[in-house]
Amino acid sequence: MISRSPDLFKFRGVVSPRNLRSFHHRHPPPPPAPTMSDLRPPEHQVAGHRASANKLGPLVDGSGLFYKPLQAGDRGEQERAFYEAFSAHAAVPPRIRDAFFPRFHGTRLLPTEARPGEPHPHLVLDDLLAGLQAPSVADIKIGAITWPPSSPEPYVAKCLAKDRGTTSVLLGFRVSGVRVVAPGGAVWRPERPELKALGTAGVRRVLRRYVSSVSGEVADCALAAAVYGGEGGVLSQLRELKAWFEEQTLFHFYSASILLGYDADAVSATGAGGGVRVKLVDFAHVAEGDGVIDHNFLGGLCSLIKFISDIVSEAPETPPLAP
Ligand SMILES: O=P(O)(O)O[C@@H]1[C@@H](OP(=O)(O)O)[C@H](OP(=O)(O)O)[C@H](O)[C@H](OP(=O)(O)O)[C@H]1OP(=O)(O)O
Ligand SMILES: Nc1ncnc2c1ncn2[C@@H]1O[C@H](COP(=O)(O)OP(=O)(O)O)[C@@H](O)[C@H]1O
Repeated sequence: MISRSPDLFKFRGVVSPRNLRSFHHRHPPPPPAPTMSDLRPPEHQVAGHRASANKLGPLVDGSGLFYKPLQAGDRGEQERAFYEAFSAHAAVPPRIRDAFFPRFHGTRLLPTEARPGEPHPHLVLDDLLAGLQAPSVADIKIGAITWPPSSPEPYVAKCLAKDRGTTSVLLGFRVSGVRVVAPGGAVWRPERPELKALGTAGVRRVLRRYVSSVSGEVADCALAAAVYGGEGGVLSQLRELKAWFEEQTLFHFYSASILLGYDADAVSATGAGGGVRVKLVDFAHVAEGDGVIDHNFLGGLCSLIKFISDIVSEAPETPPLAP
């Protein structure tokens, strides 16, 4: 039997009335449901399942919310159960919840193009890229293995093949999606097969290109100091997240991603990286931690930190300002 049921997250004695009151205080009811004409696939989505005429996928309506359809099988319920447990869990430091996770506003039935006349339940989350004028985004799937140990064999085999075929097994992470906006607005967005084929050198190249101000093949790393380094930059946020993962034994985040986001226009114009976002997404395969640290996620996180800190050490210290 698969143990990935929503019961997994009925943690013993953690949801007290006080927690729930604080949960509801932090999670006021969302505004009225959007209609089909308000909803569209997010322009800056870089990985995962995409909404189309015959497939469910995330939607946005410009209100600062991100609607992720509950996925088929037990996966959608599993992700909902994670958000519910995590949002009210007394042992999760509020700073970690607020800094690194999208806020969860419950679920909502929404009309979709893929299933006309059949509203589908969606998780209502904060849109993590809201407010960025020119978002440069990277989705980095963390962990050498991406399947919870309780998964059925065919699923393990499918994931293992992907983990071995990409850099997951070797590096403890893989780049699942990326878009980089150059000054002037040109967007570099490699296709999925190109990303899947990356080896170690390719991953390093993509992580350098993510903080480069040129649109050609050359990576100048001009924005590395502002985006990756410095106070509030990616590295300092990843290190704060790592400190929590060194302690937390509540959850094991299989197949979750770190989503990086920054405003390419703002960073190029000011040379400062204020507002760089480091968030976790995709919790359809989270398992209970059972008092054991999430060494799979932690290992991948350490590896990513090393890649990024190497780029910062090699990069120019002060980024050139846009003319
Ligand atoms: O559906 P597929 O085969 O495209 O695989 C999805 C992956 O796409 P890709 O490896 O790029 O082809 C997809 O990968 P990305 O997020 O796009 O890297 C996810 O791994 C997804 O799993 P889940 O959303 O975590 O449950 C994967 O879904 P499942 O394989 O778990 O259904
Ligand atoms: N809360 C969010 N805000 C903004 N973008 C998001 C959010 N969650 C996910 N995304 C975008 O959607 C993509 C897929 O999300 P994910 O949860 O991984 O879906 P899937 O389960 O289909 O893989 C991410 O790579 C990111 O671009």
